[in-house]
Amino acid sequence: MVKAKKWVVKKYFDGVPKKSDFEIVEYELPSLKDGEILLKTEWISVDPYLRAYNKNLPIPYDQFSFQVGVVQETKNPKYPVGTKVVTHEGWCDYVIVKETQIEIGQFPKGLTYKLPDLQGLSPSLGVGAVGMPGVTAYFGFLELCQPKAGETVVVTGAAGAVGSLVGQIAKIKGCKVIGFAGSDEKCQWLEKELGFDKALNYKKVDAQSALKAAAPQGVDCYFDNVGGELSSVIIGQMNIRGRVAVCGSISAYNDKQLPKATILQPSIVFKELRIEGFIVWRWLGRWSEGFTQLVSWIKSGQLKTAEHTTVGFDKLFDAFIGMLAGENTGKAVVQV
Ligand SMILES: NC(=O)C1=CN([C@@H]2O[C@H](COP(=O)(O)OP(=O)(O)OC[C@H]3O[C@@H](n4cnc5c(N)ncnc54)[C@H](OP(=O)(O)O)[C@@H]3O)[C@@H](O)[C@H]2O)C=CC1
Ligand SMILES: CCCCCCC/C=C/C=O
Repeated sequence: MVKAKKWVVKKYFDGVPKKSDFEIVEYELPSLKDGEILLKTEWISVDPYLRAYNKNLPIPYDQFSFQVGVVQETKNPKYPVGTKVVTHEGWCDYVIVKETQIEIGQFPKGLTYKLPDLQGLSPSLGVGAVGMPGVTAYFGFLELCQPKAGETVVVTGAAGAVGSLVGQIAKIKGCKVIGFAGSDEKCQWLEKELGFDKALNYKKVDAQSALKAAAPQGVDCYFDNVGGELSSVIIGQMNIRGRVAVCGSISAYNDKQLPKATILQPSIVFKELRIEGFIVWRWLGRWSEGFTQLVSWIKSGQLKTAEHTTVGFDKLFDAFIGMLAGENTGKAVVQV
């Protein structure tokens, strides 16, 4: 019998999540049935959607998220012992799963697939740049923004998992890239290491005038990770037929009431903007295509990845709260 541990959400979050909203539960796993595999978790992801989807599920619920595990025991010949596997089973140290595909449109439970061929890169990328955040950047940006060489792209949450990839993909496509992030160190990293043309600390600058100075010719594409007034300012400086990919609104995830921001309709109408929200599982059938391209860009040095690693299963909550507070540069991951 294997003893397993999991984090269970027992109370809905009220503002910033509290450790007392969770409980660590220990339990014994049953024997494997045909088709099943036992995974030992190696890497667990902490992401903003864990906060955003909190009220969508009945409590108590097992904290969902992506993880990379290794097969310890198997009753599925497709998954021999030692195979690395990505699942959406969440904050648990051992888990029994079957290979499954979610149905698009449902809340994602039960997604299990073999870790893509990372050509020697760290398996942790399976929950980051070659995982859900990677394909969010890849498909969300390329499909919805349709960037063209020479265009000006703005990305918020620019030093995070998704934003840092979006900005670099925009550079690969020949665009001018401006990022907004929450510290001077992050901005320096974006400009000096990742090749952003300009990075602005949204906590310090006047966004309206700083963006005007950085993009006097206006903005063609905006990848929106944060929402709120910053997004209204950026959308207000877009060019005719600009494209906005609305990926998230982390600036408001912990707010008890949705904040007010400047209305967008005048810009949308007079600039004929296209603004589209998305959830990355829209492209689930094409994730492997995205993974192949992302690995190739990383291996060729065109795409740099950074990780903010916390060590220890017991530290999952701290890693989660730290990510929401902006402690991470690149992808926030937990090594179990
Ligand atoms: N639509 C989809 O399918 C998906 C959407 N998402 C969304 O993409 C966005 C980025 O996710 P991800 O890259 O995983 O996370 P990040 O790695 O970017 O981590 C979250 C970051 O958000 C920033 N942040 C926190 N509070 C605020 C605030 N009040 N205003 C502005 N920024 C803030 C912090 O950086 P800083 O120091 O810069 O403040 C923090 O590091 C989120 O909105 C998420 O919900 C992610 C995956 C899929
Ligand atoms: C197949 C599982 C996909 C999880 C998608 C997470 C989407 C995040 C949305 C907002 O943050």
